[in-house]
Amino acid sequence: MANIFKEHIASVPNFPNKGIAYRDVTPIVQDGKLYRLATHKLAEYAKSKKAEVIVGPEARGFIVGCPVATELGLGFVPARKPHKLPRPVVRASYDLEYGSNSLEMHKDAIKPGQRVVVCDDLLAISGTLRATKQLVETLGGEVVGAAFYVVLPDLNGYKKLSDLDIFSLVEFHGA
Ligand SMILES: O=P(O)(O)OC[C@H]1O[C@H](OP(=O)(O)OP(=O)(O)O)[C@H](O)[C@@H]1O
Ligand SMILES: Nc1ncnc2[nH]cnc12
Repeated sequence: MANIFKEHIASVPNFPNKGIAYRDVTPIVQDGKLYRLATHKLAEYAKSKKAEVIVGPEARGFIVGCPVATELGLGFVPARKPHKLPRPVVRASYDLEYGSNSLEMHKDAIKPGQRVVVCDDLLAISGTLRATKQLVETLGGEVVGAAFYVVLPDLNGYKKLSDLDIFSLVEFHGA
């Protein structure tokens, strides 16, 4: 069956590096009805997991996660690239398909025992999600699920997440 979300993802070969097939979700968010539908589906998932807070990694995780949080009336916690947050932070480093980076979260951003759903545009090798999960757990929260527009299953990001529950609108197979 045709997937309206998949039809609105632009695949760009060799971006940002040779050999990477970049899956660009901006055509989804440029379309008001589709952005709302995507948000609604991720919000339904987060509600089913009894999320108490939504966490999104900078930058595309903000685009995806903030409207999910507002739809559910939940708070949103940003996991930011280094040196952007002004108060005491926890930090975790990770590798990407095309480089490496770190994420930080304010130390008071998550309350002990809080149920967190992580929202982002795409899951590839899962370094970003694992670093985000590590930050949440360091602060005493529990990641009860993660929701994406796109998952790339062949990069095996899933396998590094043990039994974390993953939701996505679209899968792309191949490189
Ligand atoms: O599963 P992974 O292999 O970790 O890859 C997925 C991550 O890569 C992209 O972010 P990127 O770090 O490129 O930053 P951006 O959101 O600022 O574009 C994407 O938005 C995810 O956060
Ligand atoms: N193939 C890909 N397309 C878009 N964003 C990504 N982040 C990591 N891998 C990616």
